[in-house]
Order: sequence, then structure tokens, then C-alpha cells
Amino acid sequence: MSKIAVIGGGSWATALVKILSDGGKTKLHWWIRNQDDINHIRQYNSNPRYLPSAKISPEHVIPFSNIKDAIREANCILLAVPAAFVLDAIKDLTPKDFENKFVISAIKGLIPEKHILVTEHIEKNFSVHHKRVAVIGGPCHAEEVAMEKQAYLTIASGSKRFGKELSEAMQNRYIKTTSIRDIYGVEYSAVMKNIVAISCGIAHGLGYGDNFQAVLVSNAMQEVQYFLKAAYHIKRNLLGTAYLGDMLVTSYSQFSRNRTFGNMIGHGYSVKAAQLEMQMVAEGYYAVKSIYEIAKRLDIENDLPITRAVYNILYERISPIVEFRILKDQLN
Ligand SMILES: NC(=O)C1=CN([C@@H]2O[C@H](COP(=O)(O)OP(=O)(O)OC[C@H]3O[C@@H](n4cnc5c(N)ncnc54)[C@H](OP(=O)(O)O)[C@@H]3O)[C@@H](O)[C@H]2O)C=CC1
Ligand SMILES: O=C(CO)COP(=O)(O)O
Repeated sequence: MSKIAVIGGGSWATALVKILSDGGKTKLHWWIRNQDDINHIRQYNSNPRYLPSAKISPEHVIPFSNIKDAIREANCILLAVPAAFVLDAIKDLTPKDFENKFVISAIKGLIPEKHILVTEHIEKNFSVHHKRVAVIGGPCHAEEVAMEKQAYLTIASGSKRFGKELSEAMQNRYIKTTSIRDIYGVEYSAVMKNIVAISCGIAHGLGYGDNFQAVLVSNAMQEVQYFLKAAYHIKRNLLGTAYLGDMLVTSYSQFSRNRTFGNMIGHGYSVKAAQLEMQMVAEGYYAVKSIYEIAKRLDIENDLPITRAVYNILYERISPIVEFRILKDQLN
């Protein structure tokens, strides 16, 4: 756990760099694709375009512009770019680069070109054993990390020992951690809550109230339960913070990109216009296509009315007003 290469220069990567360096147990090699950002971090100890108020400790963090240099001496690779960019970000890496290393995914999205989880992709294509893989889940917005507000993260890992070490490395005065085993379940659930947050944003944009949103979110939990049972059925507690907690924060928080994106769609923005306005990535936009594809493969698409409604609005260009009229009759 002593040296971690963090891949990605956005808000969550910046927050994770802050969390880990405030924990004091790790040295960080931070790969960012933009050289101007790296120069700024070296000079001013802050990331200029994402969470600029978070101080970056030069004692713990070395920025790199070359990904191979960043990971060479690290024993752990932490992926923190949006899922749509992960293949491009790691395109120069080979299975040899991953040899003897642990891999952590902080990504809450599926690989859009393949409709598979990020950890599945890493395990299959870079020959990384499941026991050397972990994901970081839980309700936690980067903006609140910058303000050092108390938050809780869940580490799901294939190995008890690795999970414990990563949990300890991520703890600090404002972060508490828990360690569980359900890697794929936490990942799928984190992906689905982004879709749900888009639906909550759409509902708000259309003028639906808090009463309706509470029904939407409780139905969404049933939808997650149904999907997980079909896609990856193991014993798990969906009331845990990595599942229900993350669904709640993303559905209700002012900081949620997915909710903000959905709100614009509900107000009549086109997908393109909403994406341009956001300047950050709403993972749920890509995720809904993948989850809908997987659901069709599993023959359960009719049992996921919220996912289907968001898919129809974003990809089939069906009016949100019409789609929500249909959806409201399917909720209970
Ligand atoms: N933000 C949050 O609070 C949380 C986010 N997450 C998850 O973390 C992941 C990352 O999201 P987040 O940090 O918020 O995203 P942001 O929108 O804040 O940042 C995206 C980052 O990706 C970079 N990028 C874009 N294209 C590429 C590429 N081809 N190769 C490498 N890097 C690229 C961007 O670089 P550039 O600026 O140069 O374009 C930017 O640094 C997502 O899966 C998200 O769901 C999870 C928990 C909390
Ligand atoms: O996953 C998150 C909080 O736990 C972040 O969600 P958003 O991408 O919607 O901001």
C-alpha cells in the first residue's frame, strides 16, 4: 500500500489524492493528462480546474505526465477517470505494467464500448487476479471532501488483507471506512444510482415534488435489488451505505452531477446542451445504455421501469413529460 499511482485529474481523483495524503500512510504518483495542470500543481499545490481549494501536499504527491512513469514504482494503481475515458487513459499499458500490482477502481460507470464493469475489464484484459482488485464506493462527493466534511467510504475487495490495508490508508480525520467483499455488487449499484439520480433530476425539472421523489427512490432500490439478483446474485445488505447511502446522496445532493444533468433534461435542455453546460461528466448518461443492454440480455428490461424511462428519454428522444406519465403508473 505504500505507493499508489492515481490515474485521472478530475474532481474525484483530486479528492482521493487529498484523502490519501491527509491519511499520511501513502506516497502518491499522480497521472494527469494536461501538462498545464501539472505545472500549476507543482507551483501552487492545487489543481486549477477541479477542486482548486483542496491543498495538494508536495511531501506526499508527485504529479506525472507520463502514465508509465507514474505507475512504474507504484504497487497499486487507482483508476479515477470517468468510465467513458478509461480505455483511452490506459491505452499504452500492457499486462506487464500491471504485474504484481493491486488495482483499485473509484469509477462509478461501465465501459461503454463493452457494457462491462471496469474491474471485469481489468481482470480479463490485464490478467489481474480478483484478489488483487478493489473498488471504492459509498456516498461521498468530492466537493465535501475539499471542505473536509465527515464522510464514509466502503472498500470492496477480493482479499480481506488488501481491503483492510486500503481501508486504513484511506482513513483520516474526516473519512471513515468499512471493508466488504462485494466488488461487482458495489460497482453495479454505484452505476445504477447514477441513473436513478438522473431520473430524480428529470422529475424535479418537470415539477414533481418531494413526495414523488421518495417513491421514485424507493422503487429504484427495488430495481437495483432486482437487477443484482439477475446479474450477480450473492448475499448482501442493500441497506448498507455503499448501496442505499450512495443512492440517497446522489439523488438528493446539490453537488450531484447526475441529478443536475437530469434536472436540465427535465427543464427541456437537449442532451448535448446539458452536457456542454455541465463541464463535468454525468456517468449515468453512458451507464443507462449499458445497463439497459445488460437487462435485455438477461431478459429483465421490463422489470426496470426507471432505467427504461431514462433510456427512452436520453437515447430514444421521447419527451420526458410523456415518459414520466407512463413511469408514474408503474411505480408503487
Ligand atoms: N466527483 C465526485 O464527487 C465523485 C465521482 N466519482 C466517480 O469518479 C469518476 C471520475 O469522475 P470525476 O472526477 O467526477 O470527473 P470530472 O468530470 O470531474 O473529471 C473528468 C476528468 O477526466 C479527464 N479526462 C477526460 N478525457 C480523458 C482521457 N481520454 N484520458 C484521461 N483523462 C481524461 C478530464 O481531463 P480534462 O479536464 O483535461 O478534460 C478530467 O480530469 C466517475 O466515474 C465518477 O462517477 C465517484 C465518487 C464521487
Ligand atoms: O458518486 C457520487 C457521490 O457518491 C457522485 O455522484 P455524481 O457523479 O452524480 O456527482
